[in-house]
Amino acid sequence: MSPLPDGYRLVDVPESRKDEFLEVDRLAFAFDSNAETDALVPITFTWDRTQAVEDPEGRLAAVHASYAHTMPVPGGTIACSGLTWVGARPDERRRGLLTAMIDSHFARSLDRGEPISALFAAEHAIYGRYGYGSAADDVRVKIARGAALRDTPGSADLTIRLATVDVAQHSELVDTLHRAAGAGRPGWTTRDSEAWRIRMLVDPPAWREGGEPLRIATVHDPAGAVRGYALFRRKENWSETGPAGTVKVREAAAVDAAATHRLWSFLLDLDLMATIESPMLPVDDALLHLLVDARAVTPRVSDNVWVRLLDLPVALAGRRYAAPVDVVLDVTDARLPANAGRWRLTTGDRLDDGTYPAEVSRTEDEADLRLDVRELGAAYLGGRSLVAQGRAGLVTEQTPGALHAAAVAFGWPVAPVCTYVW
Ligand SMILES: CC(=O)SCCNC(=O)CCNC(=O)[C@H](O)C(C)(C)COP(=O)(O)OP(=O)(O)OC[C@H]1O[C@@H](n2cnc3c(N)ncnc32)[C@H](O)[C@@H]1OP(=O)(O)O
Repeated sequence: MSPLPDGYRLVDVPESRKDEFLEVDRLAFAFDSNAETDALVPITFTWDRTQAVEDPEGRLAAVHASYAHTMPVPGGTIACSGLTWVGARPDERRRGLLTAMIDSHFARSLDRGEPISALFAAEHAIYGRYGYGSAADDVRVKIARGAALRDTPGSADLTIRLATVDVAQHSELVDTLHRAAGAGRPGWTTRDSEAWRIRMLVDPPAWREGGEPLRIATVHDPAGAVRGYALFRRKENWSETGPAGTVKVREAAAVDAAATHRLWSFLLDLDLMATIESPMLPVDDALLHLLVDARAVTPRVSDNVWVRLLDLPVALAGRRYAAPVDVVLDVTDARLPANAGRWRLTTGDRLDDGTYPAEVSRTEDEADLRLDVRELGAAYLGGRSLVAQGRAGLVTEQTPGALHAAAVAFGWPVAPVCTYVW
């Protein structure tokens, strides 16, 4: 364990210390809240997965929590400890408190049998040092009203209904459609608690920034089944030349191409609006393929989920591979030495869905590839090429051809993403 300053110690945080815990994060993230917002927004973490560093006077100096996620990975799911709510008081930073909390988070996650951890990084530079690799990107686009979409069979048969979001009425519907829309996509973490299902729909007035209350558009087929939704709010604006409002989409998901087409056709043609801002989309989202003029959008690509392999052999055997491979990986891992050294990853017989399971075991054989656990984490969801990381000098090839073969096997045809920050 990394040392703490004299007199500081790691402590569990019971719910009775909720106000102290939240105050550390308010100070760390520089946000305020009010009673109305606090009453509406549920706490999504649980107190049994919460820890803090206490100073010698018994005051909380730094905090963190984690979620028990079931993380979709290529070809399956794996237990994942989702690190969250990390904060150190500004007057306690750069004294090693985060480092000590990370070591504890790793140990506790391993004790719970969670072979990977994942997170959203507040700042890109924080977590690589701990062996987290940036494993996915998302893209946000700004689109001018009226942008045309390519035709999609069946879209014209679908209808849209608009409502103001009502948590009790819509949370189950949104959850069901979100799960269906993300099936088979690595990283697509679902909302596995009631608190999270509510959290996705809450709409405190303080969050509206002058916009309307949160609305929901749902896509219905002729039989009445709902096949997609968008959570969004409009904000009116008037320029010298006329209406110039903005549609801000919080989340949009649809179960098939026709529903995607119908949903975005509606969002892209709302009266008095000039610009539509998308939520975090996967970089291969169907919308990007449907736009007639993809150059008309302004994209912003950013890092999405970061992944840390905690139990390397279990994690690597816990996903499927896109091609057969037999490779010896020589891995460095400064924080979890049990992962360091040489591992042979060998795929088994091709499965009916065209993917390959793998076995991972210790070996004394010569290495084919050398890399740090951070780069393995980046490649884990299939969204970052090992060849690309090799070209950046982050993966070195010892056996000619091994890098290409491993990159193809680790790659995945569906880009990873998580649609909401946790
Ligand atoms: C998953 C999530 O919850 S992401 C949210 C992260 N939280 C925030 O961004 C809130 C604001 N920031 C903070 O609360 C704190 O600065 C933290 C939590 C990011 C860092 O806490 P600290 O206790 O200061 O970190 P600690 O002292 O252990 O630093 C360890 C190392 O990381 C580096 N580091 C810490 N934060 C950052 C950063 N934001 N950018 C770059 N490097 C950083 C330190 O310089 C130090 O490097 P060194 O070992 O080479 O000296």
